[in-house]
Amino acid sequence: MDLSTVPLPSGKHTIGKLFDFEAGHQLPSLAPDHKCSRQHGHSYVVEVILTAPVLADPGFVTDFGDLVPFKKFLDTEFDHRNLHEVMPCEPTSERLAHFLAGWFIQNVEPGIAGRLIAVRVRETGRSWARFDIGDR
Ligand SMILES: Nc1nc2c(c(=O)[nH]1)N=C([C@H](O)[C@H](O)COP(=O)(O)OP(=O)(O)OP(=O)(O)O)CN2
Ligand SMILES: [Zn+2]
Repeated sequence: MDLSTVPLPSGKHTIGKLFDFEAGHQLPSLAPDHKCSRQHGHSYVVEVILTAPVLADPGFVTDFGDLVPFKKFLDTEFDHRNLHEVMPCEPTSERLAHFLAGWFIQNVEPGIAGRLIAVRVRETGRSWARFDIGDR
């Protein structure tokens, strides 16, 4: 069979990579009887999602290995910390996804081939928030 004749459809490439950290938080704006106003913790999972108009050799949106600075940032600034003390705002999943998108664009994106399109933050096995980057 001649596989070189398989037609490649038009479309776009998307990649994602998962990162994780353990952290405590509280949401003091909630009513005192809301369980999340109390100090508690999560095993957070963060996914960064990237695209690129053309693939870089040998066929990458971005080399997954080039995302190491993001892992280092999470390990250094977020892992085993109280997010209420780390974040410049209340650490909901939505605000965390938004904040991490901003940090990634400022600090990681200039050194990689792809562009960030979204960040997803998973607090529990059933709860997540996603921030999608607007037009730029
Ligand atoms: N939209 C959001 N709602 C809530 C957030 C959030 O970040 N965004 N955060 C919380 C708390 O942090 C809470 O710890 C997680 O909420 P919840 O999914 O209710 O947690 P549980 O695992 O206890 O829920 P189950 O009922 O067991 O699925 C609250 N809301
Ligand atoms: Zn929580």
